[in-house]
Amino acid sequence: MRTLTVTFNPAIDQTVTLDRLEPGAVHRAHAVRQNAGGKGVNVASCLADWGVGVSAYGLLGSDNAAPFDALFAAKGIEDRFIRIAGATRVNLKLVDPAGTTDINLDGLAVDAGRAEMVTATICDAAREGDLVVLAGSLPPGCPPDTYATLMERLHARGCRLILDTSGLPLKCALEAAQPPHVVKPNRDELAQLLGRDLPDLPDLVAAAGTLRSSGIELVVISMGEEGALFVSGEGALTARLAIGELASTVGAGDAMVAGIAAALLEQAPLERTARLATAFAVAKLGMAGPNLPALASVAALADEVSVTPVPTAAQKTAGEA
Ligand SMILES: Nc1ncnc2c1ncn2[C@@H]1O[C@H](COP(=O)(O)OP(=O)(O)O)[C@@H](O)[C@H]1O
Ligand SMILES: O=P(O)(O)OC[C@H]1O[C@](O)(COP(=O)(O)O)[C@@H](O)[C@@H]1O
Repeated sequence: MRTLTVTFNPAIDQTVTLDRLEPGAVHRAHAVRQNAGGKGVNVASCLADWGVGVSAYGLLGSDNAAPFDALFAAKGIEDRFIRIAGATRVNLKLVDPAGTTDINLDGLAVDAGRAEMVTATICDAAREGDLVVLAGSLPPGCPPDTYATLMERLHARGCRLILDTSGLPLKCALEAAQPPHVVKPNRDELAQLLGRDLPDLPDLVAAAGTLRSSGIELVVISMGEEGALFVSGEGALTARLAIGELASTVGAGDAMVAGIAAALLEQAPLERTARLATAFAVAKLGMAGPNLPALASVAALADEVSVTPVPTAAQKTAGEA
């Protein structure tokens, strides 16, 4: 099984560390750092660290592609990005002791033709059994049903699909004739999709059930420091792990998606999937960019993850009968 990632809207993440973020004030930065990012790029980077061969697809501005070129060369990621005129967006990540403030830009405007070029390139390469990770927002000008169209064509080729996006592209993708095999919204993204708050675990389990009823095999809802909920045909469970040293929260969700992909590649059962996904996310929190530490430490973290079974509606009904 080969692994492909798709990033229509990559980003250079510029992380600026401050004493304290105060709206309206003048700040002096302690430190500034840039790394190639965007959801599919981060997933590819973490998977490469785990030893998985990855091909990365998408659109990249040719004016500032150097950090991406360097990342792909350093990690042996096959670079299948289509270069377009202009500069890839630079997203600001403002870090202070209270946390990280993300300022994500729209991205380089494209037309439907460019999006179709990416779709055609992936579909030409994709083979039966390939795992394809579709991740991140869509840039301005890219039709909101871009993922829906791509998923339909990849399904026809017999690929397995993991989707991690938000807003209208997520809504369109989930209304498509062929749902993805896996989705990983965070709690807020799912609440926005469903148009209601999801404050408690039973709300999240019910929401995951709604998604699964449309044919999605595995629903993972990430909840920041509260861990994540994993729901599949095997049941439901929550997984969490306390973090050690925090280097950056940026890309934790992407690392989790990489862990889910790694678990799918080894055809892991639900508990192993939850352990690996959580270990990837927490391991990444200790790293500055979209990177994992040595394999042995990620594997050790997977053993430490607290996994708790959660009754689903179907199990409750069976118990009452
Ligand atoms: N402060 C934290 N403590 C422990 N785990 C965390 C923390 N922040 C993130 N994680 C882990 O990373 C995963 C993804 O983070 P989350 O913030 O939910 O994703 P996203 O970046 O997509 O919003 C969480 O499900 C959890 O496992
Ligand atoms: O494509 P989007 O939704 O605009 O998000 C892009 C941003 O998200 C990231 O991929 C990080 O995502 P997570 O923190 O959710 O894992 C950054 O690298 C990038 O700046």
